[in-house]
Amino acid sequence: MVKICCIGAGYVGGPTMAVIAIKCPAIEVVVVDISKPRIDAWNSDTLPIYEPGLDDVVKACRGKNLFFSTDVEKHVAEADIIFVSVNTPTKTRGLGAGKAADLTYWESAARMIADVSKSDKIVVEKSTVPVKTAEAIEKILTHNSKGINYQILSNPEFLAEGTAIEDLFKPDRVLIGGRETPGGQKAVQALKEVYAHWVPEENIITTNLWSAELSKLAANAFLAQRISSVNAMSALCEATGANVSEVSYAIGKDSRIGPKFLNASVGFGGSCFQKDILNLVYICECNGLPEVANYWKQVIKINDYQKSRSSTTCRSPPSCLTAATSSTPRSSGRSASSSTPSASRSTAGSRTCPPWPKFTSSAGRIGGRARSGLTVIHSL
Ligand SMILES: NC(=O)c1ccc[n+]([C@@H]2O[C@H](COP(=O)([O-])OP(=O)(O)OC[C@H]3O[C@@H](n4cnc5c(N)ncnc54)[C@H](O)[C@@H]3O)[C@@H](O)[C@H]2O)c1
Ligand SMILES: O=c1ccn([C@@H]2O[C@H](COP(=O)(O)OP(=O)(O)O[C@H]3O[C@H](CO)[C@@H](O)[C@H](O)[C@H]3O)[C@@H](O)[C@H]2O)c(=O)[nH]1
Repeated sequence: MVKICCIGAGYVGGPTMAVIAIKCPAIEVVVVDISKPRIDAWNSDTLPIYEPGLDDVVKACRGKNLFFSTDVEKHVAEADIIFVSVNTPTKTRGLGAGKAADLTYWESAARMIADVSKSDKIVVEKSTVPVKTAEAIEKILTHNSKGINYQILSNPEFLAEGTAIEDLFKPDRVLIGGRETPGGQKAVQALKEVYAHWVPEENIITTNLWSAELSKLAANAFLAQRISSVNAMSALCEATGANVSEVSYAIGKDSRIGPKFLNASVGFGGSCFQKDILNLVYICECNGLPEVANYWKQVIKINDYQKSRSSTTCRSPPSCLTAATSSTPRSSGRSASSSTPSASRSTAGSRTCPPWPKFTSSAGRIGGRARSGLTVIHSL
């Protein structure tokens, strides 16, 4: 039996592993975390995060081929494939503070893997990391490898909060990057076989390591750029009498542009866009590409501009803020006891800030989107 261990029982690790477990009954999946309360919650009736469909998936396979444990070292030692899905927030101190990704958690996980492993491992980067992270991780793992062969893969996650299970069941694509060596390609194939249990082969993209790592940051940057573009346009709409919803609809009908991610809003929130673009900007700067760095920085600048406009154009800020502060994506998504997406949706609908364009979510992903949008107000 293939054994998978995932380090990090968070928003990505928990749901992703639950879906692998339900789709691959012959694989044993253990999700480990240093946080006992988090693991206790995964083992309880009240999961640490709320996502539509997640409870049913966990209940169907927990105790059969899906386990949650704090015995990190034991399960890492026993695993064939180790996913690392730890948090990679923006650095607050040291070189690159305020921009670069903080890889402390990742490095500590890698050191632990190197310490406890006694057999060959495939180590999968599930966390969002800067391009070339695999090179640094490889050095940590092989520093004193005791003859163990490590293959590092990049397999970034594209799920959005609010639609995690739907996104995992039917991903637009699964991306797997590996070394272009026979060992690297064998590892890519092994991970591909896991996803092939439910993802059509044409939707599993394999690339080199660096392309996979960079594609995750690029995807978020492109998505956020669309939002900043439409938000910038909303300012011009207000100045000219055009209606931003009508403009979005009209341009989204162009099949080359497409209708998604064109909703003007109070600025994007969520846990990833800002940190991932900052990270991208930092990487560009480090690679001597200031023009490219400035280009992506502008996406954040427009977002800040939109956030500041939203606080000044609201005629009745207190009522907007009162409604919004009842829900944030982290708390409503991450705790089953917090408000549900539908509760957040009705809160979003109750905003009364003309002439500010009312946020309207695109069909099918309304929960996550509406809820995430509210955080921006909350954080003002
Ligand atoms: N949240 C999302 O919607 C989303 C989507 C795609 C990608 N990502 C990326 O996935 C990664 C994880 O995000 P998340 O939202 O799941 O984070 P999270 O904060 O919800 O979970 C991370 C978990 O890792 C655990 N952890 C940290 N260091 C550990 C260690 N050494 N050993 C064991 N456990 C450890 C923490 O205790 C925590 O429970 C990040 O890089 C993020 O950018 C997030
Ligand atoms: O037309 C739109 C669509 C979204 N948003 C806002 O954009 C933010 C992000 O929304 P969404 O993408 O739905 O949620 P996230 O959970 O932040 O997911 C993003 O970030 C994840 C973490 O990297 C990626 O995995 C996902 O693919 C990516 O969509 C929210 O504040 C939304 O309100 C808008 O303002 N207008």
